[in-house]
Amino acid sequence: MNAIDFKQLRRQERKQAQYRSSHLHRDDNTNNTSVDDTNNAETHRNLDSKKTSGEFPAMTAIDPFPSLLPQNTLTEEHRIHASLDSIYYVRQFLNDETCAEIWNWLRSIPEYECTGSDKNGSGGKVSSGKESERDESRRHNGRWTRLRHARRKVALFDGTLPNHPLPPILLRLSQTLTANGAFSSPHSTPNHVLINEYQPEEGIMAHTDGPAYESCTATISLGGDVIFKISPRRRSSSSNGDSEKMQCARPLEVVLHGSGSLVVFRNEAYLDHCHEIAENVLEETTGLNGVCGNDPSGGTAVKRGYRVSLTFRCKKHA
Ligand SMILES: O=C(O)CCC(=O)C(=O)O
Ligand SMILES: [Fe+2]
Repeated sequence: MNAIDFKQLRRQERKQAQYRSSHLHRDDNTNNTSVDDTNNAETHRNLDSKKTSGEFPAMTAIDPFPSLLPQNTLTEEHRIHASLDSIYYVRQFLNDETCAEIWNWLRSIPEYECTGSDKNGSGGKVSSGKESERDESRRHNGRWTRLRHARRKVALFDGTLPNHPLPPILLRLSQTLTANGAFSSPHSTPNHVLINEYQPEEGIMAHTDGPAYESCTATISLGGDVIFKISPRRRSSSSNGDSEKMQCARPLEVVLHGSGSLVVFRNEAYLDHCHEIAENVLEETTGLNGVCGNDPSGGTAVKRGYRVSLTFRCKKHA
C-alpha cells in the first residue's frame, strides 16, 4: 500500500480528530465545537460565503491571466535548490488585481447544504459503493463543504465530472499555469481544483496527492503565510502489510507566502514525498527542524493567519 493519499488523508484526519477529542482536555469552546457548528467571527470576517446555489458569473474570453514571471515562464531559477530538484516556488506569481478577482470569486462560491439523506450524523458521507461516492462528489462539487474531521472548509471543482466544467476563473488559472510551464508535457492542463480554507491554527496532515492524478501539483496561496513541509516517504520494516510510513525527521520547508505565490512539485517530490502544514500553530520558525528551501537566512518567524489555497492537478481519466 502507498503512503496515505487523499482518501486516506481524510480517514487519518478523522482519526486524529477523534484522538484529540478523547485525549485532550480543552478549556475553550472553540476547539470543542463540532465543525458543522463552527460559525465563529473569524469565519464571518473572512469568507462569508453566500448560501445560495447561484450560477458562477459568466466570463466571455478564457485567456490566461498575466503572470509576474519574466516571459511568463517558470525556469530553473525558481527551483528550490535543496536535496530535491522537483519543487519550484514563485513568491509573487499573480498580480494584485488577479488576486483581488480570485478573492471576490471565492466569496461567490455557494455553501453545500445538507439534504435529508446526509443529515444522519455521517457528515454528509454516503454509506458505501462506488456509485454513492460519485454521487457524493457531484453533490459537493463547486460548493464549500465543512470537513467534520479536519475542521477546515474545502471546495472541490472536478472538471472531469460530466456536465461540470471548471468555472471560467479556474479555467483561466489552469491555462495560466500551463502557459507558464507549471504543467509541462506529459502533464496536461489541470482539470481538477481543490480549494482549502484554513483558519490561523488549521493545517493539513502529511499525505501524498495519490495516484489518481498525474504526478504534478501546483498551489496558489492567498492570505496568511505558512510553512509547507515536504518529507521523504520510507518503507517501514513492519510485516503486517502496512508497508509504508512517513519519515518526518528532516523535512524540506518552503514558506508559502499568501501574496499570490505559486508552489509546484512534480515527479520525485510528488511520488516519493509527503507534504503537510502544521496544525495548531500560530507562529513557526523556519529552519529549526528542517532545511528551508526559500528562506536562506533561516530562523524567520512565520505568523499564521487566515489563508486560502487553490490546488491544481490533472486527474487521470478512468
Ligand atoms: O493548502 C495547501 O497549500 C496544501 C493543500 C494540499 O496539500 C492538498 O489539497 O492536497
Ligand atoms: Fe496535498
